[in-house]
Amino acid sequence: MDREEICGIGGVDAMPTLRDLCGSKVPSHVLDRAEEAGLRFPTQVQMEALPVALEGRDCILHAQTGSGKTLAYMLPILSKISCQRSAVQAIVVVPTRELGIQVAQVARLLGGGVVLEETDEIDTGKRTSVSVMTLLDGGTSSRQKKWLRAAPPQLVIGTLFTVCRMIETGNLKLNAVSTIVVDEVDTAVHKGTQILVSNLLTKYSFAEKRQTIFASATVPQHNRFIHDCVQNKWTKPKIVHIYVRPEVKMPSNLSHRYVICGNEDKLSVLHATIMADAPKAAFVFANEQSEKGKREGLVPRTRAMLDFFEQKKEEMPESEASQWELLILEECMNIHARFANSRKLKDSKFLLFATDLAARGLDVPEVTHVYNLELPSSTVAYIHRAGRTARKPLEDEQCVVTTLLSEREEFVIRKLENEIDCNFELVK
Ligand SMILES: Nc1ncnc2c1ncn2[C@@H]1O[C@H](COP(=O)(O)OP(=O)(O)OP(=O)(O)O)[C@@H](O)[C@H]1O
Repeated sequence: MDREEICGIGGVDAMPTLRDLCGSKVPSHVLDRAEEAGLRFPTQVQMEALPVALEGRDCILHAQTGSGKTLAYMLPILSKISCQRSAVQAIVVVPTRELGIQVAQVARLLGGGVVLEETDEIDTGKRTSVSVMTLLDGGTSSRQKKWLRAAPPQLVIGTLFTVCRMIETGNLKLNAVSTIVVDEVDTAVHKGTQILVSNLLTKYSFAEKRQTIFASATVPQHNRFIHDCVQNKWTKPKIVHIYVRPEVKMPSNLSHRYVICGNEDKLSVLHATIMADAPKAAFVFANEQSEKGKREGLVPRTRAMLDFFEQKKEEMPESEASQWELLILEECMNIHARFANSRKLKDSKFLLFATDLAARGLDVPEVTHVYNLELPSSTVAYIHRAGRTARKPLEDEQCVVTTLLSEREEFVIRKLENEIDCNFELVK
């Protein structure tokens, strides 16, 4: 197994632009659109990944949250797609429907094509630039199956389960696929879904005949993971690990706080803290519901928070209550409700109650505050939750992560301080 590890490179004299890095490999109209969207100079991970990925090399994009990994894999995809060819040429796999919608919007922005939602009419006569289809959890419409047969899109963005099902049923053909990306790859390769990843990468298609790109801010035991990729034939042996060491584990404009309270007081303490902060937009996390809790029919913590805040909202004067949009994202939600909620994320002052997986990778630049109703299950989970805020263009605005915990859990804060190299402030 031969691999290079490219770590953070030193300063460069003249900062190259994305156009310099992509040269003639990426269609000029794609780069024009990127510049129109303010994406002119590459981030660190793009600077290191683009030269490698544009050569068609298999690679792992391992860089912190908010560092621009989506663009780092989308530009190489768009460099190879032929708009004249009516065949699926690239697939991006994501862990959640919301992240899928977000990635599809980036593809639409850069590719200038059409992103046909499940409800759009299929008009094969109007093929412009890159056409993108989203195949997301919760079912695929007959329209999508008809579209896949009548005029296959060039790019499919979907959740692992739905993409594999469409392949198994013969609706999605991979014969023309030259690139497969697995975004947030660490969420895909755990025991529950590893077989689907293996099917996608070794049964339905073959590493030697495509480019494979993995992306995530956290690739636990990444040396072991790279070994497994090659052993499992998910990638070619010459996989390049683009590892951009976090200059600062956490953005300097992000502060970390914690509040000690009893479990029975958590919802009221959380509410009081958020009302005092009055954030414009905030994510409020709770841990995934345990199997025991599901069996006992307990209300998921995200739902309990929403119900509590809705009740408090009813007690507010109308003028104040109208300021708060209360949203929820959880895997078991009705698909249309999730879709409606995720659309609102761009519109107003909101509190989004979510679990780790539901919010993984979501890029909602307005978010200034993150709250943890309870300690995240791991440092990785903490990093991803904190990564929902202090993102571009908020790099100069003070953002805050607040965690609620009991007195006996305070030692975990000391552990977090060491692992992510930052100080936590106790809020009395
Ligand atoms: N070259 C660039 N210049 C300016 N902004 C950029 C650039 N590339 C990406 N961005 C912006 O940075 C934000 C984060 O990008 P993106 O979501 O791709 O990060 P990420 O590394 O995938 O984060 P996560 O690990 O949370 O998924 C987005 O709003 C995106 O528009």
